[in-house]
Amino acid sequence: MAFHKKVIYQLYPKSFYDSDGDGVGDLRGIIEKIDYLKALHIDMIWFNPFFVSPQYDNGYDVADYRQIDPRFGTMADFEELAQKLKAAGIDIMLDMVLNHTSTQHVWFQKALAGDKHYQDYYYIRPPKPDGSLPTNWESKFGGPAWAPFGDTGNYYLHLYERRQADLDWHNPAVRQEAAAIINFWRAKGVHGFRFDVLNVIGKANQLVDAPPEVESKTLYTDTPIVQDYIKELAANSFGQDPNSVTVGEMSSTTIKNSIAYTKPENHELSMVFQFHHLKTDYKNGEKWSKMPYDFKALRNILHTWGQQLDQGGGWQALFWNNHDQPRALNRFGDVGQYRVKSAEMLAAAIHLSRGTPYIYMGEEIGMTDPHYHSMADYVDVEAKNAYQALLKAGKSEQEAFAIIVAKARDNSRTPMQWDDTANAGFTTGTPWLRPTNQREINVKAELAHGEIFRFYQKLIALRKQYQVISDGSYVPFGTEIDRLYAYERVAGDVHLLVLNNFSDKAITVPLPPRFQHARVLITNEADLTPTATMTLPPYATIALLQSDKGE
Ligand SMILES: O=P(O)(O)OC[C@H]1O[C@H](O[C@H]2O[C@H](CO)[C@@H](O)[C@H](O)[C@H]2O)[C@H](O)[C@@H](O)[C@@H]1O
Repeated sequence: MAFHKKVIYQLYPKSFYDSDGDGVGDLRGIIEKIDYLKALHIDMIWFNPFFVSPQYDNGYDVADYRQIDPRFGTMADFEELAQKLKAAGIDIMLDMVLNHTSTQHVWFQKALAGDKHYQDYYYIRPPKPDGSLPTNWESKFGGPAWAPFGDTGNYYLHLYERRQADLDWHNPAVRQEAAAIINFWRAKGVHGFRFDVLNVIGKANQLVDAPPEVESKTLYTDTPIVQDYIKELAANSFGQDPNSVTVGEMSSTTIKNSIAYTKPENHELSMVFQFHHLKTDYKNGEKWSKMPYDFKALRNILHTWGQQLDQGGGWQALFWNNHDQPRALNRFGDVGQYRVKSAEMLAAAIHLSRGTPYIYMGEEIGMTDPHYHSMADYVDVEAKNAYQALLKAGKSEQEAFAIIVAKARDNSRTPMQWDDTANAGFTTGTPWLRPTNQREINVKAELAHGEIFRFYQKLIALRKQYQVISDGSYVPFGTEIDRLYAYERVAGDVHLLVLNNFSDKAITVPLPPRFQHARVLITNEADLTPTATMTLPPYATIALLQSDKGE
């Protein structure tokens, strides 16, 4: 599969580069930075949504899927960007938010005005006979999942923010609209599509209460009909393009379902995003909590998914960061003495693994969470709701704030740090979200004398060069050694052993004879070479290549 050799860069347009000084990143800003993106040798860019939106959820509340939001530019800007990226050898992946629309979308507005055709696009339900909400479901952003549908006395379903109304995919007209939107962008030369929370589109027609002790999400996540909808969507849109690359964001999914969504013979998706490894610092499974991550749980998830997707013929996206997650360096690495080493180790740990690696903007220069000191610095609706909920649950302001600092989505949404000036070279105006540590971490310094960017360049090149990286099997290694995340990749007679030290202490690793004289493919420690018993310095990574034919 061609996409096995690709590396995808995730770009959050609002925070990448502001060309007009309004404090918000834009498409012309991205055009100005194409040389930077080209230098990294990435194959495709996933853009977070830049469609017309009231921005209550930063663009995940789409009001018009076929227009560029004027905050970001015009369709002419998009076309110029697409053409210039193509010339640079970079494809585009667009973010399709098709589980819900903004309540400002014309479909919802027509539904509100009484148009029956469009009312059937959404889940609009009467209250229960006792006057309570149609079901007891919780919104993922806090509070009930139902809001009053105008003054009709009915309610509409919103699994996310109140102004994100869930579409009813049972309705064939909704599914046709979805395919038509994708085809609109395909006609503009787009080959890549990321589908937001795709595995929750299969809600039942009859919505019922979740029984006590059962989370409502289990009623609508990964239902069997999701696969039918994806197959149909593929057949009517992206599946007609042999060069398409698609990824489904799968909320709380399973390995079994992920294999089904991505097995080539099922004609559904190229790959899935799953999030289990990013929940290993959730206390009792609760996001809005604070806890150091559980290394054993993390390693177990990485191994189980790596090995079982391999055995089942499935494919996954490999990532540590995205626009919803705090920066991985703050969670799994070290933001002090070992920032550079741990950034490189985390990169190697996923780029040499089985799946398609994603780089979230700023990761390639080792960006970390901002240092904010007050709730006034945070803008995300989820963080604001969570802060209030934490106070309501009895946390002190200090405790609640510490949790927001650790978990807020704003952590990864701060502007790209281009230089060490007041606004990090992102804007000449007032940035919509404040950068804080651009003096220490910025592109200019990184390109001048850093090593993380170059390390990423090398990893990207290796994936293209070595089939054992793009297509080899995945076998866990060294699970008895604490803080070691290691795996072997095998393709024919070529073996690759990847060792990663997830700690600030040295660890020793006995090497199997096969690797004791192997070639060092990449490492972040200049003098590290294989020996019968290897000592891995703090946050070291090393990949050893051995071929029976002596490669
Ligand atoms: O944590 P999970 O239940 O496994 O879900 C994964 C992510 O889903 C949501 O993210 C996406 O949809 C949201 C609504 O459109 C949007 O706000 C977000 O930016 C999208 O990426 C959820 O908001 C994330 O927190 C989860 O990580």
